[in-house]
Amino acid sequence: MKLGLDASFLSFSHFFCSFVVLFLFKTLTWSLLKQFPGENGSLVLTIVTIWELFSSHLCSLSPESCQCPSLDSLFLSLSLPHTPINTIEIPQFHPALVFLKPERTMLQSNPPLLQHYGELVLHPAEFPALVCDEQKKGVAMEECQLPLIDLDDLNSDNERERLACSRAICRASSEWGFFQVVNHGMSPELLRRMRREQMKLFQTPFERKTTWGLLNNSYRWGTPTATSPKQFSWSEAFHIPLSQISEGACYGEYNSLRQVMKEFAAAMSKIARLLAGILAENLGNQKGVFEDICDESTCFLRLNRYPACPISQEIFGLVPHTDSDFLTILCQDQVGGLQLMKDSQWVAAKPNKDALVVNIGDLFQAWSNNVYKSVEHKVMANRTMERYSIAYFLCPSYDSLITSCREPSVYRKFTFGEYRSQVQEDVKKTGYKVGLPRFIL
Ligand SMILES: C=C1C[C@]23C[C@@]1(O)CC[C@H]2[C@@]12CC[C@H](O)[C@@](C)(C(=O)O1)[C@H]2[C@@H]3C(=O)O
Ligand SMILES: O=C(O)CCC(=O)C(=O)O
Ligand SMILES: [Fe+2]
Repeated sequence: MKLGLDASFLSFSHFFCSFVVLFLFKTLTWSLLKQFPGENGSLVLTIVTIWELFSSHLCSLSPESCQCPSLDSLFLSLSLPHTPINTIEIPQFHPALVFLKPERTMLQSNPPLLQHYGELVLHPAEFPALVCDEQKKGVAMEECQLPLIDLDDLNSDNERERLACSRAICRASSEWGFFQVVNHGMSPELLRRMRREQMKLFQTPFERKTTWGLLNNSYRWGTPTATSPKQFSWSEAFHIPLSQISEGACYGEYNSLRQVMKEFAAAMSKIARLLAGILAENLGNQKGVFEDICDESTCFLRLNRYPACPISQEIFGLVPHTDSDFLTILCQDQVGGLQLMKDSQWVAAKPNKDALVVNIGDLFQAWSNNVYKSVEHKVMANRTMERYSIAYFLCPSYDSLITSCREPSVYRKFTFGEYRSQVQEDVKKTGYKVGLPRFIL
């Protein structure tokens, strides 16, 4: 019995002493570091490392009572500056940092995604069930080949082949909302030039990307409206209105980029209009029905970059969403990560180096009265590789009225401008896009 008493007494006194010492150490550390708010990385590093040794030693002594202090809160209370890259070794053994990559971690990068994400992790408005069950269980995500359509068949001398190709496009747009096209007419050289310019553009210093109003002030990074990790996109993008693409003023040293983007957008536009015409004709409309309401000035080119995410591959590169347009043509690299909802399951779209991905947008789903589907999709971050993609959005003018081509209509009439405003209002208020359900009759 005596032994039992000593043991519990010892562990209590261990805990009590360690708590007092830890408290005093943290207070001293915190007040000392407040004098050097993150500017003197080595001082931060020294103290943090001592802190780690100390707290992990205490944790080893009395793990059940271990209140390992969160290093994150220490960093964030220091509000480490959003200044040029400041790389420090994150001790591998800190329990609170188990989700950070063991080797070097970029606390400050271009863009400073980790800093922003760290704040969300510490102060989420809601604790997310970040990943669906399959990913939780570490089950490899099922990878699927999207329906593959050879656009050369549309030029066949054989009418049956042409018809079969059109039907395949319409069937995929109804059943998948996604498909991929080969022999699309986009030259590999143009694709290479576009990728080169895209990579050069994103290498622009973060400060310049956020303050110079580049490409009609179209730069976006992370998710400013996010209030929890599951609303956060580990990516950056230029969402460029094509109406500005020809004006040299907003390009300066990016002149070569302007030229390539003009050629690239023209090629994407041609493919988008060809497909939209086939889809419209299939519903008994004129092929050119979209020509009037979707001209060059109303469409967008979205350049996406997904930096490698050292934290986890369970983080969204781009959060689940549907596209707010008629049709999207996507040019992606071979890294992978794009997933789409199919039969209430997420499936990974296997990249195909010769193909462009096509997906139906919200406006085509409304216009077709739900015949074609605007399907939810997302991008999962990659732990080691950065990823690039370019999306061309076939959009109408903001005053275009979106009406159903069939009666009774599922949705009320709305203009594209009204739709965009509603999406932005919902994202601002709730952190999520609602989209078409807002317009159901
Ligand atoms: C087609 C688009 C819809 C979207 C902007 C984008 O060009 C590509 C990403 C989409 C997304 C996903 C997360 C958010 O819901 C959203 C508001 C955003 O910022 O990017 C939507 C955009 C949207 O629907 O406006
Ligand atoms: O990068 C991708 O694969 C998808 C991008 C996307 O969904 C978008 O830009 O709307
Ligand atoms: Fe999208």
